[in-house]
Amino acid sequence: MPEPTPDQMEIVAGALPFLKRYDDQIVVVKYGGHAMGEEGTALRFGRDVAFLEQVGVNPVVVHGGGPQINAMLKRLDVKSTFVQGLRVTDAAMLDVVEMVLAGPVNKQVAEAITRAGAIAVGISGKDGGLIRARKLTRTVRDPDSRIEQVLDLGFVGEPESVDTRVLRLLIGADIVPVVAPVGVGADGQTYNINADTVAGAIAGALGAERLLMMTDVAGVLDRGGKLVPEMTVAEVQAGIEAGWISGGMIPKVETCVSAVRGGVKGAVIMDGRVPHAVLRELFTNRGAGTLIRA
Ligand SMILES: Nc1ncnc2c1ncn2[C@@H]1O[C@H](COP(=O)(O)OP(=O)(O)O)[C@@H](O)[C@H]1O
Ligand SMILES: CC(=O)N[C@@H](CCC(=O)OP(=O)(O)O)C(=O)O
Repeated sequence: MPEPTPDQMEIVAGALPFLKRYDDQIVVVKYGGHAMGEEGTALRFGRDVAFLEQVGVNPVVVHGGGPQINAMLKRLDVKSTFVQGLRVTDAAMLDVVEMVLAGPVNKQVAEAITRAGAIAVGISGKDGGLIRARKLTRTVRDPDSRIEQVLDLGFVGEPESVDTRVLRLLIGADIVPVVAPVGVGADGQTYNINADTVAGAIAGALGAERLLMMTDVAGVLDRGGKLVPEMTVAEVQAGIEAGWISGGMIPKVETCVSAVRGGVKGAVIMDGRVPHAVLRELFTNRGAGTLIRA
């Protein structure tokens, strides 16, 4: 097992009060495709997750892989479109999405954690009946005619229910579950699900102590571009209505809000590229990113 880095040691030295708080608690970490960056970032992330496991926290990782899917589509010369931050997914696209997410990305993340000294097992939401999904329906309202239009995003799904048995088995055996955001419908249809949504659903179903959303911005930024360290659910809603929370940040904050409403103690949006971001958030007073509380 690799020696802890000086940074890790410094965080550990001040971590004792926090270790008690998180002892045996579940922390769900959403590791976004943008946060993965190059190989070095994934290895550092793996070391931090393995470290959590070693100090008695139960990490569960849900990963994304949007940029990795895009890279594969480029190689295949296939175009992709997004509506409200979600990839329109026809049958051929679904094959590529599942191949990339449940294949190399899932295995790379699990391997990085295992190489750092913990045991991680990569599964998709289809394994062990983990994520029962249904087709996602989205509507848009034309601002002029105010007519509502139903969008067809193809095989884009949303979690209908989460069966946590396979996760609890792995956690109970001190194995870190690494989940690819793919689900299956009652009829056996596979669905592509936004990874933020999957992380929120799993955190809620497990009653996680914390949900950490690792992206490639510092957190929620105010109109002046300054990090907002803490927000209530009401402040999040006001920010969306006022328009300064927009685009890809909307599903993220919405996921945090529903996780917090569903009983998760706190949800944080943070920059996964910052070294030891997970440890800084959990084990220091300064925290990192934006904490969303009930
Ligand atoms: N108030 C805000 N604070 C921070 N980012 C915001 C805000 N409003 C919109 N965004 C956008 O949301 C993006 C993060 O979402 P996204 O790209 O979907 O992340 P990921 O790929 O990690 O899931 C940021 O890069 C930024 O462009
Ligand atoms: C429906 C939908 O959009 N699914 C996403 C799943 C991956 C994902 O969410 O990856 P990031 O977290 O890296 O963005 C996609 O196809 O890209």
